[in-house]
Amino acid sequence: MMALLEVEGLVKHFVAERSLFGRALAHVKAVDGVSFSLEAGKTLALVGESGCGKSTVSRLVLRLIEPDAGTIRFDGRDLLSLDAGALRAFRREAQIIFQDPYASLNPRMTVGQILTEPLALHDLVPPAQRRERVAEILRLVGLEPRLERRYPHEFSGGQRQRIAIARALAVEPKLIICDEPVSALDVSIRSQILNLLRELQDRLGLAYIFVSHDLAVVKHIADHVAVMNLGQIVETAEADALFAAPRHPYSRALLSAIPVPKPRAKSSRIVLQGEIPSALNPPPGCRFHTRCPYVVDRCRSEMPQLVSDGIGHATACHRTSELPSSAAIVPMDGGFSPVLEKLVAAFSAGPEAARGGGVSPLGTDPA
Ligand SMILES: Nc1ncnc2c1ncn2[C@@H]1O[C@H](COP(=O)(O)OP(=O)(O)OP(=O)(O)O)[C@@H](O)[C@H]1O
Repeated sequence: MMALLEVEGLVKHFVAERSLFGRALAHVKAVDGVSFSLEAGKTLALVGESGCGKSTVSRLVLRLIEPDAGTIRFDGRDLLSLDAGALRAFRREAQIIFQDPYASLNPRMTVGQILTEPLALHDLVPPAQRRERVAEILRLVGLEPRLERRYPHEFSGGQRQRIAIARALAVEPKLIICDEPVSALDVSIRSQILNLLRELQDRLGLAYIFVSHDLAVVKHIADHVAVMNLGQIVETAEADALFAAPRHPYSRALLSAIPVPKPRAKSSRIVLQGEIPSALNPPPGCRFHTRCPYVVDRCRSEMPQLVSDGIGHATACHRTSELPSSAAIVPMDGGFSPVLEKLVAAFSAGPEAARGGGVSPLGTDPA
C-alpha cells in the first residue's frame, strides 16, 4: 500500500546566535536527517524528551516552516513543490490539534461560529447546509448540537479538546497531527479523548502523527513509534515490537522510566548517568554516547545509521546486535540518581508527579 506521508532525509537547523553583522555563529540542529512514512488510517507516535525536535518535524510536515534539506511526499505529491492552489488544498488535508485547546480556540466566537469558519473558508458546504453540518460534526465528537451557541470558556478542558478535534474534522482531513493532545487534561479524561481519537480514526480512516513525551499514552494509541533524540530518529518499529523489546539503549531507558500502574509491581529503571547534551552542540558520533551505559570508542566518533532488521524494526546503534535482550536488563544502580529523576519527570505527568513516584499517566479509569 502506498504511504500517505513519506518523509526522507529531513533537515532543519535554526540559527541560535548571530554576530553583530548578522553572520550565523551557532546553529540548533533541531531536525537532522529524519525519515519515516505513515499509511492512511494509521498512527505514528513521535516520542522523545523535550527539545528533541518533535514539534519542528510537525511544523515541517504541515509546511509551516521550510526544511533546509529533504523531501516530503503527501498522497503521492511532492509537498515542497506545490503551487499556491495545491498548497491551499493541502492545508485542508492536514490539520493539527494542540495540547491546550483553549489557546487555539477564539474566545469571542461561539462553537457554531468556530466550526462554520473552516467550512466557509474552504467552501466545503453550501451556506444553507452549514448549520446541519456543524450539528453532524458535534455529534461525531460526542457533543450535543445545541451546544453550538456556547463559547469555549463555558466548557471543561476535555470538552474543549473535543471542540478542537471537531474543528480539525470540519475540513475532512486525511492527516491530523496530535501535538500532546491529552497532556493538559485531567487523568480521568485522558482515556476518553484517546478513545474518541481511535474511534474517529476507524470511522474516517484518518492518519495521526501523535507527538508525545508520555509513553504510557503512546502505548495506548500508536501503531508505529519513532523514538527521537537530539534531532534524529534512533529507533523505529511497530508499537508492539518496540514496547515488548526496545533495542536502542535510549529507548530502553525511556521505556524503563514508564511508571508502573500497580504500586507493588517491580520495574527495573535504567539509570542514565552523564551529561545531557543539547541540539545546539550535539556531541560527535552517536548523540547518545555521553549518557549511554554501553558506550565504546566507536560510538564517540562514528554516527550510527538507522538500520532495519528487514522486518520493520530499525535501530541506530553500533552495538544493537551485541546488547543483551532488553528483558534481561537490570538497573545500573539501585537508587534514583538526579539524572533519572529528570528523565522520569520528562516522561510522566510532570515534575511534581515524578517526584511523588508511582505515577500512572492514564490513571486507573477503565478505557
Ligand atoms: N524558531 C526557532 N529558533 C531557534 N531554535 C529553535 C526554534 N524552534 C525550535 N528550536 C530549537 O530546536 C530544538 C528542537 O525543538 P522542538 O520544539 O522541535 O522540540 P520538541 O521535541 O518538540 O520539544 P518540546 O516537547 O519541548 O516542544 C530545541 O533545541 C529548540 O530550542
